[in-house]
Amino acid sequence: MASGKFITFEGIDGAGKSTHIAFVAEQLRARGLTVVATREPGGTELGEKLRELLLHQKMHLETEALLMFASRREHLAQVIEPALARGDWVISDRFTDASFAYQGGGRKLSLDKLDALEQWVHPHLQPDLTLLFDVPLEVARARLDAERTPDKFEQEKANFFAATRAEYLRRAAEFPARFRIIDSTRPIPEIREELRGIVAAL
Ligand SMILES: Nc1ncnc2c1ncn2[C@@H]1O[C@H](COP(=O)(O)OP(=O)(O)OP(=O)(O)O)[C@@H](O)[C@H]1O
Ligand SMILES: Cc1cn([C@H]2C[C@H](O)[C@@H](COP(=O)(O)O)O2)c(=O)[nH]c1=O
Repeated sequence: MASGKFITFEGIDGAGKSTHIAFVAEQLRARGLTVVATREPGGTELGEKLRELLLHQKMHLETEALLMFASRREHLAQVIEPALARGDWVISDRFTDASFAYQGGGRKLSLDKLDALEQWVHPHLQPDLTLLFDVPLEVARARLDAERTPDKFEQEKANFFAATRAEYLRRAAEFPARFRIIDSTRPIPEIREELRGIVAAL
């Protein structure tokens, strides 16, 4: 059986990543592949309950990091690992890079603690490809402003998102074979053309 791949979408809130998930899934399905599209935090019944808490309840930053990884553990066990074992492709709207970017970069939780959680929860699995949708903070903020009531993270100040974006870019530089940085300031059709090329090469 052909083996499936694991693709993650990342970026600061409002960068535009979710806009492109259905398009990438469609490209893969057109090749006859079975695609599971999912998200974090969430992706399971328990994970979606944790998501509600994580996005709306104030908590200690370590509690936040632990709950992100608790949601991820369940997601891996119930959704991601079984899908990959079947040979399906998995697209996740965020994964562990988001914990490094938000809890590590944004909230300043020690990266050693996040490394330890990653080693505990998924010591061997890494995404095959991470698409990092990158935009300056003002662009992301303007896109969010046009949207719904902001959640706990979306209410954070500019310096939080500057640190979050910087940590995403640092990780992209640390793992260049896995990351593709997408300039998400461009018009949607232009981004889709780039994504079409990236997906075709997988
Ligand atoms: N390239 C683009 N140009 C202009 N507007 C865009 C672009 N990409 C997305 N948008 C718009 O920006 C808003 C946020 O996009 P989207 O929901 O995809 O962002 P996101 O990165 O997934 O955010 P979040 O993580 O907060 O869910 C939406 O209204 C979307 O239509
Ligand atoms: C996985 C993960 C997510 N977050 C944050 C990032 C976003 O602000 C929200 C999720 O909202 P989205 O609209 O679905 O992108 O959660 C985080 O802080 N840490 C994580 O590990």
